[in-house]
Amino acid sequence: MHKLIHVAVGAITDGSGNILLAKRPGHAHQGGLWEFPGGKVEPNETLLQALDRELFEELDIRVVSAEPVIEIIHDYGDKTVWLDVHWVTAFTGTPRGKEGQPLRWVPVNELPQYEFPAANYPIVNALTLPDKLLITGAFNSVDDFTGRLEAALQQGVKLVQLRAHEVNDTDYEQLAGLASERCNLYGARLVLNRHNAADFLNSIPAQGIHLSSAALEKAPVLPADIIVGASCHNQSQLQQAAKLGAHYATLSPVLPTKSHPDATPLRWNNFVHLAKKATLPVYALGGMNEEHLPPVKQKGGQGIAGISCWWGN
Ligand SMILES: Nc1nc2c([nH]c(=O)n2[C@H]2C[C@H](O)[C@@H](COP(=O)(O)OP(=O)(O)OP(=O)(O)O)O2)c(=O)[nH]1
Repeated sequence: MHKLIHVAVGAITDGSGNILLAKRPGHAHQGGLWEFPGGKVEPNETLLQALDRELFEELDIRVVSAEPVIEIIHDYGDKTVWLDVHWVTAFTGTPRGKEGQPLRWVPVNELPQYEFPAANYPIVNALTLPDKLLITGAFNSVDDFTGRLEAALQQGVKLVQLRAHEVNDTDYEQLAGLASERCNLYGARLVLNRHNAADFLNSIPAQGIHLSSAALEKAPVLPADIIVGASCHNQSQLQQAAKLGAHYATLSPVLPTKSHPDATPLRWNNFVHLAKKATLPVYALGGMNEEHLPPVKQKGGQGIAGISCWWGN
């Protein structure tokens, strides 16, 4: 690997769901592609100092507040970049392309339509995925299932993984249909966790699939244009998920959890270490509750995933 080039990158938001993109000059590395504004961290500069300086030099704005999104290390062959990405949630000034670069405010959900340098695709996934991932748990009846799901959606869950290994395919399809309707109502996305999940996408308008760690290790060819998540428990599974092009991973168990009482928890320091090294967004799973969300995001995790925190007991 070449020497790492540390780059401060800003996902600048306007408070209305848009993110600012700039076009890289044609002659530059990765020229002609869209980028999130930023630039190299100088020696003796902190990341946030570099971000503020770069955005002032390029856009004439000053950073007021910034929160970590994700860190991506990518080897382009001719150089290796370490993109350290922060949401810029408040700034002073009005962005203008001081270097003549075209700028465009883009709704977050339209980011996947833009052509970026290869390192940016996991960043786009991190920016477009939410911070709470519900995994469905046990239920007594279909009404109980929909009631629990609705309660979770009312708590702001925007990504739901339908996991119901105890039911047969017919019942799974029924639950998936109901879950899809409810998720649509709340603007949430649904991913199906089932050995034959991709087959259900023919009949159920879900947005993606979620692979178990066993399915991940069989190195499946991932369908295009859907969200793909993967259950990971260690670094090699995270690497495999990223290599296959998964959009996100869950990493578990972070803390002791009722659903997997025999598993040895990773604990926070290992979660942080592995999530930082991963080149895809990582949700902390296992023993999570809403209080864990701010520290997880502060340390560069995508958010929290869980059953009991939103599904009830
Ligand atoms: N700013 C930015 N750089 C990115 C993104 N994606 C990506 O691969 N890169 C790469 C391209 C470059 O190799 C490196 C950033 O270098 P740069 O050329 O923008 O840095 P700089 O503003 O300090 O430029 P310079 O003074 O060296 O001309 O990171 C992105 O979204 N934003």
